[in-house]
Amino acid sequence: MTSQIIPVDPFDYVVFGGTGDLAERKLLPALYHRQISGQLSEPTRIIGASRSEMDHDAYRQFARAALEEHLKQDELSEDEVGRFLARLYYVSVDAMSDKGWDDLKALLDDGSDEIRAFYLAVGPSLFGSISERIRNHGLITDKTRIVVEKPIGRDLASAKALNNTIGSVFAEDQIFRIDHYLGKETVQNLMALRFANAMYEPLWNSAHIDHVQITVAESVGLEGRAGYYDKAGALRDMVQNHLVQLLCLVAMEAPASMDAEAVRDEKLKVLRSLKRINDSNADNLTVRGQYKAGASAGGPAKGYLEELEGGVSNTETFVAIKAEIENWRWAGVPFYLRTGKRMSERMSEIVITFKPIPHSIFDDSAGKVIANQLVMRLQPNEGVKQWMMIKDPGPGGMRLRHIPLDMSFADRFEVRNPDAYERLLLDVIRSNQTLFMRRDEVEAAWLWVDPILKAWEENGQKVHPYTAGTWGPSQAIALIERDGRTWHESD
Ligand SMILES: NC(=O)C1=CN([C@@H]2O[C@H](COP(=O)(O)OP(=O)(O)OC[C@H]3O[C@@H](n4cnc5c(N)ncnc54)[C@H](OP(=O)(O)O)[C@@H]3O)[C@@H](O)[C@H]2O)C=CC1
Ligand SMILES: O=C1O[C@H](COP(=O)(O)O)[C@@H](O)[C@H](O)[C@H]1O
Repeated sequence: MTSQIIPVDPFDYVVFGGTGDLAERKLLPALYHRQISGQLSEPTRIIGASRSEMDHDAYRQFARAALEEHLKQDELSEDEVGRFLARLYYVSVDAMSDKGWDDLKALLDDGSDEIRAFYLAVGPSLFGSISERIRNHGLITDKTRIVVEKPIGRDLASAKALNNTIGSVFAEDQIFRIDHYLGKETVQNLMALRFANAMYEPLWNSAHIDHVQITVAESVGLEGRAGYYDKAGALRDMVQNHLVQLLCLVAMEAPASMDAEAVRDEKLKVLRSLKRINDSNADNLTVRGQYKAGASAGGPAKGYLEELEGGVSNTETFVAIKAEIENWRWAGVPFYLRTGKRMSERMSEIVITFKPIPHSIFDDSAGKVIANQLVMRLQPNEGVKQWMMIKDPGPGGMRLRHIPLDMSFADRFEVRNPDAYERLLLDVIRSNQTLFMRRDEVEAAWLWVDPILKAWEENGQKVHPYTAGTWGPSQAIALIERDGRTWHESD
């Protein structure tokens, strides 16, 4: 089975931070993939912009190396790579001064009347200055959009300030706030599962669902991002955006359509219904952890403090939270969230555990009746499993077994699973904001996160050590076991 490819209109993508890690690992490979899928129309151009001095050819060499390093050999053909590199341009621009901006304007004006997207793959401290310079140098046309990377601020006040600055230059429908989890195939599939099937909706509430688990586990550590990460920590880096967005997609009401405003309105209602966690309950509802040396998937792993090179730090690399949504659909259904670095394996999933049957007609010899579970595996091994009880085949009498209806996407579909950025980068060109965060969503998420941060600080909440290569501190296990439940084991 293959999917239909519809080319998008030609565009100029200006990537501020075009020489950075994100551009190298994600953006350039994603755009290359869209080219080989036949989705880029002529004369599409990609313009790298950062302070480093280099000409177009040197940037093309940088991009070639990036593709060679981050794509598989069989994805690279000399023809396609050559065609891709010919789209690339580079301008040396300083976000903090006017240096290079006239050159950028000349290059952009040299193109025809294309869609113009500015991708801010730079630190958030540069967002304001770049936005204002884009305006002051006359780079905004009626087909302009701006893409901003997370983190949008480090608390509600700074997020509002950033949103104000960007919003003073661009209208909300021109601003694309990326949360790359929303571009992941299985995350979008969550909406298909919920809203393109009749069977789940009647059960999708507190009468039938016991609890929900959302796990985003990484096996990697800091990956050279200590400067950013140590100031952020797992709550700001992952929970405020990715996990909270996943929770919204699980919990929201059916939107009127897939229209961006309709979907985002529903997510916003969920965010506004999240029960406050503050200094009175943070100790019971949240767990912080930090990894110490151990063994990761790739071999021996340093501890967080060693990765910081001798620093002293209380930054959490793991968080578990028992969240609750105070509305009619979800009252009393806990949403257990956990995320961490240097965990046992890279594994992200959403697990919906249904309530147990009200009464069993089977005697003990049949075995225990286990509650149904719907497991949506976001990565790796993307797919959906609906765990059910069935009779063990054979004449041996009624013996029950818990087995999954298994829909592994790799087995079912022949198409390559595209990286989230492939979808999102082109949604910007299509001007489709459904999978991007609206200003009020970002701020509502901070409104929930801020009191947790404050409580941690004021209560001096302990950061529990956990060994690299494990599932986090034992306190996270206790968080869910106190309620008579257990974390779903990866299968
Ligand atoms: N890397 C990742 O996986 C992810 C990153 N992000 C976010 O994306 C953004 C970029 O991250 P990342 O690529 O890792 O960062 P890097 O530090 O690797 O890259 C930063 C880029 O910004 C450029 N830059 C720095 N200062 C200026 C300036 N004054 N004017 C113009 N360009 C400048 C740098 O080039 P030069 O020095 O030549 O100017 C470089 O190209 C950050 O906001 C990050 O939080 C979000 C999710 C994942
Ligand atoms: O946004 C971020 O996400 C990555 C994890 O993304 P994934 O697509 O590899 O699951 C995380 O490593 C990083 O710290 C964070 O900033």
